[in-house]
Amino acid sequence: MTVSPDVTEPETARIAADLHRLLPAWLARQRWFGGKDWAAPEVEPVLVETVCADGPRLLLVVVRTEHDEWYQLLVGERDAVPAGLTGAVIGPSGGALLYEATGDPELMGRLLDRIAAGGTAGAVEFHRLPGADIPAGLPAAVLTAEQSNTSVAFGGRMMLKVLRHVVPGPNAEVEMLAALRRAGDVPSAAPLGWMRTSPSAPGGGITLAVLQEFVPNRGDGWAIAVEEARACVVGECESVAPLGGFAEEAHALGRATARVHAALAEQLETRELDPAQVDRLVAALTRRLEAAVDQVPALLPFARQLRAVHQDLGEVAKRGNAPLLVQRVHGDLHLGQTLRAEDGWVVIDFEGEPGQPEAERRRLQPALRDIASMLRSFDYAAHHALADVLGVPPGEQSPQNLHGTRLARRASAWAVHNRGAFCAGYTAAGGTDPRSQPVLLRAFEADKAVYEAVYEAHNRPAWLSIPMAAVRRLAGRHRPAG
Ligand SMILES: Nc1ncnc2c1ncn2[C@@H]1O[C@H](COP(=O)(O)OP(=O)(O)O)[C@@H](O)[C@H]1O
Ligand SMILES: O=P(O)(O)O[C@H]1O[C@H](CO)[C@@H](O[C@H]2O[C@H](CO)[C@@H](O)[C@H](O)[C@H]2O)[C@H](O)[C@H]1O
Repeated sequence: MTVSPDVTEPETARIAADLHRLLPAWLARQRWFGGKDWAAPEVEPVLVETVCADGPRLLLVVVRTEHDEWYQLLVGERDAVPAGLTGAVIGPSGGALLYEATGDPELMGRLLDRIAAGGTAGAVEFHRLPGADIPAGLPAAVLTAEQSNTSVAFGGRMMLKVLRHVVPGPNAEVEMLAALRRAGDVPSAAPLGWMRTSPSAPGGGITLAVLQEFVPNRGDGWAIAVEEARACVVGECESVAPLGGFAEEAHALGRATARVHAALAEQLETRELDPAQVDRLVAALTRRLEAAVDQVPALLPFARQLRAVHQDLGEVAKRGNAPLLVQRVHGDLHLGQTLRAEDGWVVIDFEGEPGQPEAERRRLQPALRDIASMLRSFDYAAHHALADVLGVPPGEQSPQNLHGTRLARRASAWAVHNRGAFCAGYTAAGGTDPRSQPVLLRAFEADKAVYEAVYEAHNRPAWLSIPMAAVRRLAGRHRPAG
């Protein structure tokens, strides 16, 4: 393997060679690295660029795996790593230590200054959106939330999302956040800038990080929903409201989602699908199912019925009174993608499903796809709360346990109630009532559950039973659309 010809500076070339040796073992331990099945994946650094050299060095590194997946790292170099960063050490190089730098406030502060100033460092470009306020000197702190990328907050004012699994092409999130801002009065964070590789760099222009406004909040939708669901599962919410107070929040989430969809439709492209395009949509769902079955054999017994569910979608979409509309959508909407700000819900993370090619993330889709995805999340929250109360992971719960069954009924009632409240909110804010399109909704929910089965099989096998229960339910009650 060869190190990128872009590495010309001797110090950077030495670090690139050391990273080539050190990274396989280190990457295999990172949550955001997709090749978890390998003890020491083969990775080739395709870009190693020093982006800050005045003080401890900061390098931008892009590696390519043997499966042609590309990942980004920010690497610091110091004689001794700052306190609290010993776990970030990648290894020794030239008498100093290389370490993952997102947890280093000094280096992150300097990176922010580079974005604020604009310009380039070798093959790396820094962009500040016109008019964006990017104050210097704010304390940087890496977020510890479980996420696909790594986010660094600056003094509760800004947040830099360092993308991990990077793909060539313009970044959907920058484009979508800018569109939502233009629409005005939409619950989303303002974009401030971004960092990318130049079009002539390996990969031909990759977005590396997105800087946006930090939204002060009292938690994300997932944490709040699970807590509420838990209270209902143990029977604590019955005296106040039979299924708990979250329904009001679920209604507000539905309203926020409708506003996001309306703004995306107004600011970016939207169009009607003709019958041939509907057929292509159905074919794409079925291809995704088949690829999923290859990875998760437990899906195989449901494949025939799920294909029929896709066919139903096609028939209903072609013979409906109105053509099926498609537009830019969020792409991976779930409770964890929402923040409860003081005055309501804010939707975040407009990157689409992690791992999808950029063209796929930008493809116009029925808005119902996002709704189906969020409805799945209520189901997840209920199952998670139940697992928490029973002290047994979702995959190990026994249906014979009567106590468990009673609690499971409450969990399921909570999910149904809040799914309904979300749909009602979506409709109240001007969106088409999702419940008026049950065949389409079922197909998209089934598609999301299949995606989740693959996600869980790779990331959290103990949770696989959650999407599998949905697959069973959605495939099982299949009746030909009539
Ligand atoms: N604009 C923001 N303001 C405040 N916190 C945010 C913002 N965007 C994201 N976060 C926090 O960072 C976490 C991860 O962000 P997210 O965009 O979902 O990353 P990922 O794509 O890696 O999943 C969120 O769960 C949230 O807690
Ligand atoms: O937030 P990400 O962009 O990293 O999305 C991925 O990870 C999510 C889990 O963190 C995953 O979401 C699934 O689990 C959630 C609970 O943890 C649940 O609320 C979602 O409904 C469920 O899909 C998401 O699918 C994946 O793309």
